[in-house]
Amino acid sequence: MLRSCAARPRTLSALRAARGGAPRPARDPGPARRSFSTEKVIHKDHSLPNPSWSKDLRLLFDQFMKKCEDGSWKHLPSSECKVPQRIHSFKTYFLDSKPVKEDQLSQARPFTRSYEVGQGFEYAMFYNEDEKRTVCLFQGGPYLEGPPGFLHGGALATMIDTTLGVCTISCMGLFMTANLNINFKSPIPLCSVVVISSQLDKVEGRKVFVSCNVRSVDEKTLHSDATGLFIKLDPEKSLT
Ligand SMILES: CCCCCC/C=C\CCCCCCCC(=O)SCCNC(=O)CCNC(=O)[C@H](O)C(C)(C)COP(=O)(O)OP(=O)(O)OC[C@H]1O[C@@H](n2cnc3c(N)ncnc32)[C@H](O)[C@@H]1OP(=O)(O)O
Repeated sequence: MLRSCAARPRTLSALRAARGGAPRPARDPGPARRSFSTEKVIHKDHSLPNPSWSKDLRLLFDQFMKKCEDGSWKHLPSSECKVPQRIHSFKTYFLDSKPVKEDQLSQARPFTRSYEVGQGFEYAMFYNEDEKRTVCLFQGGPYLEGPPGFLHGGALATMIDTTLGVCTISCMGLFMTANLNINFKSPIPLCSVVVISSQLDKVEGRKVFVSCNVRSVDEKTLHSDATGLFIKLDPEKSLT
């Protein structure tokens, strides 16, 4: 059963504190040991079916969940994990970075999860580790309109960036988009479902080259193709 995470302890430290135990003291493990936070966050998974999902999206989701049964594919949960937690994790890695002021954090949230259910980005992602591929099943809601009746190109760019980013991060760790090239070949009707299929093509030092295509559910229409360059973040360099 899905439960809202509001008013519930979100991290192991918060759980300890709620039970009367002392929170674990923060300490710097040193540059070689710093990593993305491993604290378990309790949150709602937005990448599971909801009433706004069309029949196409549900069918595709079920097909991919079936592919997960033998372990070759993994469903990637998508949390409403608030940015403070993400920034905290980011800061653990980049101790000098000050991306936003503390008092602005309470309003921050992941861009693709910032719309009401069904109005914006509805999607689920699946990852195949052996093939270094990530697939995103995406339904763009009515608030993402560009040309009348069609999806905004920037909304598609967002989902392409996110899919390529997840593909890179799943395979390789902390990266940022340095370059994104998108060919828009055929407009996407608003509220329809598309499949974004991405793959890791090449790794050169800190540079990771990824690519994807965006197709209709019946695979007959190629809506877009894109390439991306992601750069592994260097903990010795400040981001700001
Ligand atoms: C991202 C972490 C999120 C954590 C949370 C995870 C949760 C969910 C995942 C969701 C996925 C979301 C994905 C969304 C990703 C984004 O939108 S990121 C935001 C947009 N991107 C940025 O703001 C990046 C801004 N740029 C930078 O910060 C820096 O330029 C950089 C970090 C990309 C690289 O800087 P630096 O580390 O100093 O590297 P350099 O020394 O400059 O370059 C290294 C090599 O790369 C080559 N290079 C760099 N940029 C480019 C480019 N634009 N085009 C081509 N090549 C580039 C550069 O030449 C160097 O090459 P050589 O080593 O000399 O061969």
